[in-house]
Amino acid sequence: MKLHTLLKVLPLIKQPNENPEVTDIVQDNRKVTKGSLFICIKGLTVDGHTFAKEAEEKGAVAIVAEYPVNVSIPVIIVKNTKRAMAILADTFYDQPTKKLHLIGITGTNGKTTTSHLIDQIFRDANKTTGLIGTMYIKMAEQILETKNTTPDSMTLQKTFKQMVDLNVDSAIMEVSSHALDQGRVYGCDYDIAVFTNLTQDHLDYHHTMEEYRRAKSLLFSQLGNTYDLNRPKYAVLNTDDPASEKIQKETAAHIISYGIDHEADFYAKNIEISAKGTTFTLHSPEGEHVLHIQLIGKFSIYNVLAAIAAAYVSNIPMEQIIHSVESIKGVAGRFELVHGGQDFPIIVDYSHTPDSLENVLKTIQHFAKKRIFVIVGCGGDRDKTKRPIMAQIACQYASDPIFTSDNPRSEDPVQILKDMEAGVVGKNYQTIVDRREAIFYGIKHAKSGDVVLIAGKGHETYQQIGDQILDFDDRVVALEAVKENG
Ligand SMILES: CC(=O)N[C@H]1[C@@H](OP(=O)(O)OP(=O)(O)OC[C@H]2O[C@@H](n3ccc(=O)[nH]c3=O)[C@H](O)[C@@H]2O)O[C@H](CO)[C@@H](O)[C@@H]1O[C@H](C)C(=O)N[C@@H](C)C(=O)N[C@H](CCC(=O)O)C(=O)O
Ligand SMILES: Nc1ncnc2c1ncn2[C@@H]1O[C@H](COP(=O)(O)OP(=O)(O)OP(=O)(O)O)[C@@H](O)[C@H]1O
Ligand SMILES: N[C@H](CCC[C@H](N)C(=O)O)C(=O)O
Ligand SMILES: [Mg+2]
Repeated sequence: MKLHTLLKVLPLIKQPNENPEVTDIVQDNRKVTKGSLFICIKGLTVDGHTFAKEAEEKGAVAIVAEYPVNVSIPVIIVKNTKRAMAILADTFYDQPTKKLHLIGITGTNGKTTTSHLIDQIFRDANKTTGLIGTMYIKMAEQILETKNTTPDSMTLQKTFKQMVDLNVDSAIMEVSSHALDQGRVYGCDYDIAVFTNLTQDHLDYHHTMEEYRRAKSLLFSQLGNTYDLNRPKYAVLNTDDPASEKIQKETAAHIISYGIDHEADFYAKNIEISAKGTTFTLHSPEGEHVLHIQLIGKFSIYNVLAAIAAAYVSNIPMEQIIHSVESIKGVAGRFELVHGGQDFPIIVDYSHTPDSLENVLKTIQHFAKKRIFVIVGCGGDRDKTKRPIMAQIACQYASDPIFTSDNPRSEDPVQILKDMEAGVVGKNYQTIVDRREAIFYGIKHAKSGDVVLIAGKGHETYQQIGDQILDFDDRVVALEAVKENG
């Protein structure tokens, strides 16, 4: 695409004299190739403007910046390069989200699970889907690794374009609060926005719960503002979460509600939870249905209801939806059972927030006959205020809490454990810094009738200590521990 054609979408800018062909748009000088347009982003760690010269040397044909930089190629000055990047990426890839049925899911917990449920329902209904989230980017049958739950706008639009080229018709994505705050999803034309819940996390970044809620609600306030019969916009909201009330006021989209404690368009009653699955009566615009799902816990019902609502307003028949949700076994690292022949359940779960830890432990209390071991830590370089709360929850609901390291990142693992311990009165817990040793300790002491929960890392296959990324998979380590105890 010619530079002038591309730049037409930016308001109030002066077109440069040169009009080179732009072959790519990049925000990382290490990815610049001949013909790239380089966008300088002022990040939280470094200022991308300092890489402009290197980008030129690698073959960039123009630079988009917030202030002048010392290069001899054209420099286009804009007020906000992050916003410009989203607009340029959307244009460069020919507005791919307009060609997709796009569903965005936000909320503190349940995004990955709900997105996988929707993906499965859609695939069972013979749709070709794309999935973007914490675990990976999946399109048609390809799986790509990701760094962020929601990629930057450039990567995101490029991914959507690839999806369009692969004949994907429906894209389902997790939208993190960081992404909403940083404008990574500007330009995405969502059809459906789903809200799971809002509880404490990421206060290191958002500072207050109100700021965190405001970031989440951007997905809904930016959701269309039209009533187009051919492309209706829906906000799927959890009526049991108080944050939904404000979100509802901030969107012009049709409101579709789901819940358990309050009546809603889609709600569940007569809930029975066991170690094998969950049964409930679904009330929906199609009447009542009794569902037997293989996912466990009240929190799982919320995810299932959100997925059912999103699929239903996407015109998938109810019978088909029910068949799919009943056949889904689970999502990797979410309440995943480790089968090593031991006579007590071992559960690996991605609970790394106070609310998710409490939900999972409450669910385990439904079926644990004797002791509950929980092996749990808190990530470094993340919200420190959740540490004492998670420790207190572990001690409240489990008989045998073992505090250990999650991903300490740049922080001192021992200090993270001290931050956790500050939340506990008395000492009914152990601290074992080494996660492997902690898992081995819990499994060695568990007996028939007990349950072992290994929380916080779920599907992760690494542990980040300092700058080192080491191979580490809770499921594999648990199996090794079971084997050793033979
Ligand atoms: C706090 C945060 O959100 N940081 C994100 C942010 O990084 P940053 O602002 O520090 O960027 P930076 O490193 O200062 O770089 C600034 C600019 O210089 C460029 N650069 C940088 C270095 C260089 O050598 N050359 C170069 O050109 C960069 O490409 C960038 O354009 O922009 C980067 C590029 O888009 C993101 O990858 C990065 O996510 C980091 C890895 C991160 O840990 N983010 C977490 C907190 C996050 O976003 N999490 C949510 C999920 C949370 C949840 O669901 O629970 C997510 O969506 O992943
Ligand atoms: N609806 C829910 N409400 C509360 N807790 C939940 C819910 N769904 C899942 N959880 C808990 O949260 C954990 C993470 O779930 P999931 O990965 O689906 O959430 P997420 O929002 O994608 O998280 P992340 O922001 O880390 O990507 C699960 O392992 C489970 O313990
Ligand atoms: N998306 C979350 C994942 C946390 C997972 C946990 N294992 C940790 O490392 O803190 C975050 O980046 O805060
Ligand atoms: Mg996720």
